[in-house]
Amino acid sequence: MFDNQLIEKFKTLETPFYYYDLALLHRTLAKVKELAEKYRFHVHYALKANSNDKILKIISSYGLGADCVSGNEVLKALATGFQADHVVFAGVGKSDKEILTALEKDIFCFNCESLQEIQVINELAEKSNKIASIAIRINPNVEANTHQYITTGKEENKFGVNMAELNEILEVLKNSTFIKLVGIHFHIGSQIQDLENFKNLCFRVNEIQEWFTAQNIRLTEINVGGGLGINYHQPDLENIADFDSYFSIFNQYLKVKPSQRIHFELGRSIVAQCGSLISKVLYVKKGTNKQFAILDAGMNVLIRPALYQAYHKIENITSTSSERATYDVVGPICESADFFGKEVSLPITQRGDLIAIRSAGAYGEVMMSDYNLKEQAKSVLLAM
Ligand SMILES: Cc1ncc(COP(=O)(O)O)c(C=O)c1O
Ligand SMILES: N[C@@H](CCCC[NH3+])C(=O)O
Repeated sequence: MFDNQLIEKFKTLETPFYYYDLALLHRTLAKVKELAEKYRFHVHYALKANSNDKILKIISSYGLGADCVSGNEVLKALATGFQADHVVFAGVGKSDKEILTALEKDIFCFNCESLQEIQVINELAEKSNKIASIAIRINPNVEANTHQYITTGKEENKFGVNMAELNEILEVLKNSTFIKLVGIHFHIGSQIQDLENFKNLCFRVNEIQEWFTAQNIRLTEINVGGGLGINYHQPDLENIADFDSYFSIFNQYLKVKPSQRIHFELGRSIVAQCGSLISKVLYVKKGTNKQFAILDAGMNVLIRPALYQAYHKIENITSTSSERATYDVVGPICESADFFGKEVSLPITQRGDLIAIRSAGAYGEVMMSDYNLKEQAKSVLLAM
C-alpha cells in the first residue's frame, strides 16, 4: 500500500494526518458505477461517512446521488457537484430550518422517520409552496449482525416507523396535500459483512411491497439503504468491497415492478479503504507488563476503536527492524479509552516512527473533535 516514495513524502508532512489514496477511490467508484449501470440501480453516497470536499467532488463526478442527514449535508452535497434531484434526506430529527432548506433546494426525496415529521413537512411545504416527495422509512426488523451501536433496522431502534404504524400514517397522508408519497426506505445497519442479512432484507421488502399493493398504493422508489461492510483485517487483500455479490443479491431477490427504481445509500464501502490515519510515535513507554507506543493522534482524531471497540489494522511503516514486539498503541488524550489497538505486534518501534492506521477513510475525519484542544488532523490527498 505505501511505497518508499510515498513514505518519504509522509516524512516531510506534519502529523497526524489523514492520507487518502485517490487512485483507489477512483477504482472503487468505477466499480460501483459499472454495476449500477448494469443493474440500473441508483446509488447515493452517504455523506456522513466522509464529507471532505475534494472527496465529495470526485464522488459526484461519477454521477452518484447523495444521501444526507442534515441541512448542512444537503448544502455541502450541492456545493460539491451532486444534483438536487439526486439528493435524499434522512434523519430522525430534521429541524424546521433543515426541512425548509431541503424544500428550497428541491431535493429528490425526504426519507421520513415518523408520523410527526410527515405532518411538519406537510405544513412547511405548504408555506414554501412546494410539494415534498417522501419515502417512509420502515423498520424491516431484520437482523444486521453488527455492532449494537450501528444496528438500525430493529423495532427497538429509534429510526424509522414500524409496520403497525403504517395505517395511521396512510390516513394522515390522505389529508397531506403538500406531500407526495413516492417510496419506501430501509436501512438495517452498517459494517454488515454477512450478505445473508441483505437477502433477508430483500424478502422482507417484498412482503412489505405486497402490503402496499394490497392498499392500492403504487410506489416508484424502493430505497434499501447502505451498510455493506469492508475488510478491516486485510485491507490490502480486499481493498474494494465485494460490490459484485452485494448488488447481485438485490438484483436476484428483490421483486420490483417495471416502473420502480431501486436506490442504495452506500458510505463506508466507498471511502473506508482509501483512507489511512498517519501518526508519529511520540514515546515508547514501558509499563509493568506491557509497553505502550504513544502516538500523536488520539481518539479525538479517530474515535472508532474507543466508541465501538472497532478493529483497525496498525502498521509501522518506517521501522527497519526485523525483530518484533508487542505494544498497546495509544493516543495522548486523557481517557483510558484512548487506544487504537491492544497487544499489537509491530517491528521494534521507536520515537519518530510513522504509524499507519488503516481503513480510516469512513467515519474517521468526520467524527474528529478538538477534545483536549488537541490539534485536528489535516488531510492529504494523493493519486500516487
Ligand atoms: C439511513 C442511512 N443510510 C446510509 C447509511 C450509510 O451506511 P454505510 O456507511 O454503512 O454504507 C447510514 C449509516 O449507517 C444510514 O443511517
Ligand atoms: N460511525 C459508525 C457508523 C455509523 C453509521 C451511521 N448510521 C462507524 O464508525 O462505524
